[in-house]
Amino acid sequence: MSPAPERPGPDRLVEQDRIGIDAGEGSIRPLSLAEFIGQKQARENLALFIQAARSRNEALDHVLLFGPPGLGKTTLAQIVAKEMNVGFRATSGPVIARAGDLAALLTNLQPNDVLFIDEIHRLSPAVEEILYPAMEDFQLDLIIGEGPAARSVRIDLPPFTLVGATTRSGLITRPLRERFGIPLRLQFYEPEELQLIVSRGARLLGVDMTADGALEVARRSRGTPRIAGRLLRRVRDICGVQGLEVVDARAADSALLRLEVDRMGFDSMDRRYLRCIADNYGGGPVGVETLGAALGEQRDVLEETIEPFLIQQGLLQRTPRGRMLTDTGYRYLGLNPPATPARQLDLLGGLPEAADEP
Ligand SMILES: Nc1ncnc2c1ncn2[C@@H]1O[C@H](COP(=O)(O)OP(=O)(O)OP(=O)(O)O)[C@@H](O)[C@H]1O
Ligand SMILES: [Mg+2]
Repeated sequence: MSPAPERPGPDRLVEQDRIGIDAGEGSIRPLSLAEFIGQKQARENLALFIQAARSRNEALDHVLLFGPPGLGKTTLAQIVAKEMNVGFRATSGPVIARAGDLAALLTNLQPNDVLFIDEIHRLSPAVEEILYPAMEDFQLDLIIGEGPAARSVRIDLPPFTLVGATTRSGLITRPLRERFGIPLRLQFYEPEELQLIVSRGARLLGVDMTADGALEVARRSRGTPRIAGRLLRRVRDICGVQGLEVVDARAADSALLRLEVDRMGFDSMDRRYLRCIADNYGGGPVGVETLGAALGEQRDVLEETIEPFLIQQGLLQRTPRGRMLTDTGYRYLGLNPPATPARQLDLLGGLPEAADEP
């Protein structure tokens, strides 16, 4: 008997990467709840509801996942289907242009399947209308034909689980939000959780990384697994080219500085953003549209990928009159915060972190 051909881990993983759903990241995506690190509350709730639904042999109630990009919404949606042992279909809000597109998706589901709709806040109102009875009663009300000949038909659907994901929970209409039985807010990860994620990723990628090396990458990943994965790959590349066999904290630190990720995890874009408010707008308040124009970035990019972490870290504040640098923000830039009474008043009027503006 010939021995099984040796297949070194990394090679296989590279192959998986190429065909992975999340190009370049597929290989370290956790596939079960047990493998999913962090988000303790969301994970425990999901585990419980999945167990209950399975024991009743029913579809899991609809799940709404919300939180900043890269925290694991798509990953969790896939895990829900795996743990429920049902099929998984994925689409996204902007892709479902007409009611008929949604009807086609829904009528093709098997009983208890998971339908994942990413960016669910971007569904058109007409499609959303169709979704309401589908979610609530597993029924589809369609209008067939036009003008006087139009008639409505009702189609029974198999029971299914809708998993919706959004980075902008504030933009979801109330009737839609209320039809999700299991709303789960994902939070930024703690460095210790990201350390586990980085260590696991390093193992899967065949990188020899010490625990403090993983912590160094973790600390600078803005609380976000996707960024942790990306930094891990770049650190691997840099250390590999330098011929380092083991990536420890020092090696990770110097690689990350080369990538312009500083010791707090902020990158050049964050610094440009903060600098712009400090230098051009006297520290704010300044509207997000104005900032977008000044930086040449879309408002959405600022709101979804740059601001949440700056706010969470206390460098930036959203106020009714616009964005403001906090004292911490000033000090991060090496500047002294101005102490004018008007500024203090504005800062006191800050909006809660989760608030989404219209
Ligand atoms: N808890 C976790 N443990 C390990 N890896 C994770 C975890 N959560 C996310 N990841 C990794 O981070 C990457 C991003 O996750 P995912 O695509 O699920 O984020 P998302 O919230 O759907 O982002 P977006 O809002 O941009 O769609 C994935 O490739 C996955 O490998
Ligand atoms: Mg996603």
